Amino acid sequence: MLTAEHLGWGLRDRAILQDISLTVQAGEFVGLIGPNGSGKSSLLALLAGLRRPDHGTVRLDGTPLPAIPRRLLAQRLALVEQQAQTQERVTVRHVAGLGRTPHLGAFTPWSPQDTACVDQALAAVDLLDLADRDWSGLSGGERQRAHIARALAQQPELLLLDEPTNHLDIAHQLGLLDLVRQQGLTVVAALHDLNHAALFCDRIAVLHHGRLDAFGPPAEILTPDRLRRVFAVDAVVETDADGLCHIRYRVPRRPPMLAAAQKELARC
Ligand SMILES: Nc1ncnc2c1ncn2[C@@H]1O[C@H](COP(=O)(O)OP(=O)(O)OP(=O)(O)O)[C@@H](O)[C@H]1O
Repeated sequence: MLTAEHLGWGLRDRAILQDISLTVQAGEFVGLIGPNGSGKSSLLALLAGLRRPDHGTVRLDGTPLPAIPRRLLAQRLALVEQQAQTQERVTVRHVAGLGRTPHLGAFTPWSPQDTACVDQALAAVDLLDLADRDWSGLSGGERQRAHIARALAQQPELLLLDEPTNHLDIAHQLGLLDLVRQQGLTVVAALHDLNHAALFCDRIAVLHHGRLDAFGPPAEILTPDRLRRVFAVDAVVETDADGLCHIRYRVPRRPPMLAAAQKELARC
């Protein structure tokens, strides 16, 4: 179980996250949604222990993150960042193999079990055929899948994903979210596609201007009112026979300021 208690974080005199409290139950898939700049990546960094909050505490099964030794934390928690980078001159298999690092040590060297684990992770993200290819030759989507494979090879209990599908084609987007859900892990994923959040998440947390606007099941969270207030879009939300929400967006009306600016631009 992952708990955030009254988290606050900022830069210089600017508050970026304020008073965020939420609990993610073991095995739950939580979607983190919010407009650009609302604080999703910053919150994931605090939840992963990459950044220390200025206020509040993050706990994993009741223990504050700073009290958990780094190696143990790395065995339990994997983060896939939005623009995860990797050295260029390595193979895809090598990248996925990095996920085994927290499990290796002087008395636990690399074993056939580690190789099997990496192969399984590569197969899960449909990259086994490219396993021996150079990282530098991969497409954006293939690189993203390789980073997910690294996180799966890590065999964490808790998986934190920052926009895991943004470079993927639609089949791989749906496949990846389904795969992650099938693992039975505790997952917190920042997602921009609200229909994907509705389809795959048990609960959705909405960030707005660095604050937690709402946290609950998709059907409660994804209301036309909230979509208008938080995301500034008009949409129709339908719930199907399985209780799943489907959002249909309306073509936006131009805000008056933008319309005036565009007129000015055309005149120049
Ligand atoms: N290291 C940093 N230096 C300066 N500003 C930062 C830094 N990290 C985050 N911010 C600012 O904090 C705010 C929240 O950023 P964050 O990346 O967490 O938002 P986000 O919701 O993930 O955005 P997006 O949807 O665009 O990825 C933004 O205004 C961003 O510019």
